[in-house]
This record gives sequence, C-alpha cells and structure tokens, in this order.
Amino acid sequence: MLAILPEAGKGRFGLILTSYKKNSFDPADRHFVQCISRHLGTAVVNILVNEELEHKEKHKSLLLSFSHDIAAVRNKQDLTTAIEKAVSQLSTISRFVIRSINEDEKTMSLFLYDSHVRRAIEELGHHFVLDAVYPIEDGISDAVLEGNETIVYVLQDWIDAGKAPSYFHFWRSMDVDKCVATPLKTGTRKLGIFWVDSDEPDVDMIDSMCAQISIAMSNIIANEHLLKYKQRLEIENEHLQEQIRSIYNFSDIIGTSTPMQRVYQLMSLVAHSNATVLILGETGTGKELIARGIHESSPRKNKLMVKVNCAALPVTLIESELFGYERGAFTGAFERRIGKFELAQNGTLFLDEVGELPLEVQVKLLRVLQEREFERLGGKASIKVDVRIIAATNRNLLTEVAEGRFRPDLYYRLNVFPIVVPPLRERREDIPYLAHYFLGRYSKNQLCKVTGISAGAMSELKAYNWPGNVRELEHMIERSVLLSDSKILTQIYLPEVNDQDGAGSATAITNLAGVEKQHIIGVLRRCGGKISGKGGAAELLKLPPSTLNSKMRKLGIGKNSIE
Ligand SMILES: Nc1ncnc2c1ncn2[C@@H]1O[C@H](COP(=O)(O)OP(=O)(O)OP(=O)(O)O)[C@@H](O)[C@H]1O
Repeated sequence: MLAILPEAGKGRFGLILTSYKKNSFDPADRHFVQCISRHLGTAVVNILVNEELEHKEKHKSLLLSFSHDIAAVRNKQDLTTAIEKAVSQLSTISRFVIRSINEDEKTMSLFLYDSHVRRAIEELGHHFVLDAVYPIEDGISDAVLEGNETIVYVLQDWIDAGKAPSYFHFWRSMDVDKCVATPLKTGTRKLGIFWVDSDEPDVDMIDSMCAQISIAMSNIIANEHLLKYKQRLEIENEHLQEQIRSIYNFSDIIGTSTPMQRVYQLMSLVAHSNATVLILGETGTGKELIARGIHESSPRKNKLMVKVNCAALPVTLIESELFGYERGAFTGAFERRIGKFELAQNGTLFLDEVGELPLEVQVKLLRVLQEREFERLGGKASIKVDVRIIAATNRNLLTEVAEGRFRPDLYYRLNVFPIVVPPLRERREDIPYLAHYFLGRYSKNQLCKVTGISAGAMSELKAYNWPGNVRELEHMIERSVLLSDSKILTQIYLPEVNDQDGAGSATAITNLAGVEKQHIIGVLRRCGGKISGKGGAAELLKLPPSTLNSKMRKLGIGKNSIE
C-alpha cells in the first residue's frame, strides 16, 4: 500500500506498507494509515528543515575556520594545507588541483595540488604534469575563465567526443569520473582554475571557498614576484659593488696637484701590503678619506674598516672600546662586549687622532701591534687578531715624543709607512676642482640649483689660506650655496681674519674662531639680525638657537657687530 505524506512538500514523500498476506489492508487499515500519514508528513518536514539548518551551520563554521586559515597563508604550502584541511571535512571532494595563468596570459601551469594527486603522480609516473604548460584556449579552461560559475565535466563524455584536453586523461587515469572547475579571480583579474573531483559537488561551498582562495593566491603571486625582484636586485647590487670595487681608483679623492699625485702613488704602493700606515697632516686635509682609499684598494676590502676616534673617547673608555670587556669586568659591565680590534678582524682598524691616546693605553696598543694578541678587560684568554692598522694624526708626533706625551717605541711601530697629506694652501690648483665637487654635492637638494662659481669668487677661494683645509672649503661652499639666490656663486662668505702665514694647528685654532665669528656675523646680517625661527640665522647654520646664542656670547658678537 502507498500513502502519500501530504505535509512533506508537494507529495514528494510516500509511505509504503507491504504485507505477506493477501488482501490484508482493509478499509479500516487504510483509514488508519491515512490518519497517521499527515503526522508523519509533518515529522518528515521537520527532519528536512533541521538537516538543512545543520548543513548550513556546518558550512558556515567550515568557511569561518577556512577564512582563519587563509588569513595566515604566506605561501603555496600554507594554502595547500588550508584547502586540504577544509576539503577533509567535506565528504564530496577528495582531490584538488589549482592551475594558474602564466605571465604570457596564454598558457596555464600547475600552481598547487593535494597529497592524493602527488601520490598519484608518483605512482603513475606522470611527473610530466608537474611542468606541463597547457594552452588556455582548449575549449575547457577558456570557458571556465570566461564565466563566473562552477562547471561540472563528465570526463568520459569529452574523451569519447575526442575533445578532451590532456589533463582530462590524467584525471581519468586516477579513476575520476566527474571534475568540477571554478574560476579563481580577484575583481576582473583572472588568476587560474580550482579543479576538484566530485560526483556530487556542493557548488555553493566550492564557490565560497574559491573567493577566499583567490585572495590568498593573488597574495602568493605578488609575494613571489617581490621575492624574484628582491633576488634580482641583490644580484645586481652584488654585481655593482663588485664593479665599484674593481674601478676604485681613489675616485672619491679630488685633486690632481703634484703633491696629491705623490700621495696617490704612496697609497697605491702600500695598499696591497699589510704594512701599518701613518697618515700625517693638518686637520681637514682628508686623512680619513685616504685611510678609506687604502682599505678599499687592499685585499681586506671585503671586510670592515673600523674607525676609532681616539680623541673623542674619554680616557676611561678607550681601553674597553679598543679591547672589549668581559661580563663583570667593571661596574656596569653587565654582559661581554667585543672591542674594535675584534670587530676589525681580518679587516682594517683606523686609529684616528692617535696622538691623543693616553700613555697607559699606548702601552697596551704597542703590545697588540707587537704580539698581535690581547685580552679583553677582565678576561684571561688571549685573543689573536689579524688586523691592519692605519693611524692618523694632525699632531707632530716627534714633538709629542720629545715632550714625553707619546711613547717612542709606539711611534716607531706606527711610523712604518708614513704618508703626509699636504695642506690645501700648498695645492691651490686643487681648489677649483674641490669647489665644483662640493658645489655639485650641496646644490643637489636646493630649489635654486647653483651651477657655477664666478671668476671673482673663485679668485677669492684660491687666495684664501684655508687653515681648516678641505673641510673648511667644503663647509664654506655648503653655506654659500645655501645663501645664494642665483645660479652662479658670486659671493663666498670668507672670514675677514685671514692669516696668510698660518699653517700649524695652534694658529689654526685662532683662525677658526675668527672664521666662525665672521661667518656668524655674515649670516646674521643676511637674516636681518634674526636668530631663531623660520629664516633665522640658527636655521641657516643648522644650530639650535640656544647654541648659537651661547656661541655669539663666547665670540663677543653683539647687536653692534652686525650693523
Ligand atoms: N681630496 C678630497 N676630495 C674630496 N673631499 C675631501 C678631500 N679631502 C677632504 N675631503 C672632505 O673633507 C672633509 C674632511 O676630511 P677628513 O675627515 O678625511 O679629514 P681629516 O684630515 O681626517 O680631518 P681631521 O684631522 O680633523 O680628522 C670630509 O668631508 C672629506 O670628505
């Protein structure tokens, strides 16, 4: 007997009762069945609604957890794992593959695939699919990519019709009957296709997953491009560095005068050896630049040149700075710290202003130079070092030795290969080159680019005595560029005090104070006496107003000075 369940949706459900006896259903039975079928119908409807709700809930929570996993995706492996996890909770899908569109936009290649597919590739020996490049225009991929919907393909139908692309044969070799393809897109940008094998595809679920897969895939592709770009830049950078090294010919050092050519000659002679170099010369003559030039032309150029400014460190710190210290060596030594000697291992240690080293540190330095080993402060173990020493000073070391401020044995250790850098006033022919070099450097960032120096201004530069040497010239050009309102420098703000005979450092100190005073007065005049605020002298001189005020007091600059 068949009873239709009236409440269960347009007669879609029926109740079938069977009996072993003939004519067993009498009118009373039929009446009874009719009565219960209405109740059964309601119960079936409830079950169906509940099942649908449960199904939706399951999908919702699956998609939520999928989107969490997708948010953490950084690479293909992460994405594969996230999809595998989601798919494992869907009974309808077991295998998946993503194919991405190649840069030529005409072909597609494998982007990722799950572990079942990987196993099948290995077992069937189908390794060619890993690198296979498929044309998009194959009647399948192009159709999927053109639309926005999931398409189900019965593989054998396409194979029988002789229209199947080669990857359909691959799926069939894995005993797959039906394949489902969904386009992966972000906005209008086509990225690829998500393929799954499924006899009963849950299209809504696959579509929702694909929206998230598309975003992750787009990020992975962008990351891969960035990585490739970064790798290319790194290779280029290495290549350029190599080029710079190979063409380095002291090109940062400007000057072709005969005294400078002699300096270059000495630099070339000593660069390739390990000999200690002592660079002598007045302040600002370019001693550090020369030290760097020697290091860059030496076999140690790939290692560090570590600079220690012996004059800038308090006596108490020099030793720990040079040799490092062990934890607990003194109050405040909370952890071990390596010194500049260790930092310069296999490279060069540049001891600037070596003439300022206190005698007690000179002894220790001498020991390292002799024995090439030392101990950290508070340490017992000897540390062997292979460091090339370049020292520089603007002091007359022989006088320092004679007056007992510099150890003679250290002097002879350092003075292995001396290079004397001539002061600028002894190589005036370099002044125009240096001036133009600094002009180029400092006018680069100016709104009104200064491109030249007038003949008058150049004569002034060449006539000036430059007690502060190249550094003073550099600063002078920087300031003049800043104050210039035309493309050609006509006015150079040279100090009025110009000691034409001055050469030594003692006179230089007097002159520099004068240079500073005259320059500050010049800038103040230009700013109409304004010190702080926008367009004030402090701004132009790149000094805090309080520093400028105290300098002015020290140098005796008052209101009257600028009138
Ligand atoms: N021949 C040069 N070509 C280009 N720039 C130079 C030259 N000589 C010096 N300079 C520049 O002048 C400034 C001072 O140079 P550097 O610090 O090398 O001098 P220094 O002799 O070591 O001075 P100090 O004795 O005061 O330490 C730097 O900015 C440097 O780049």
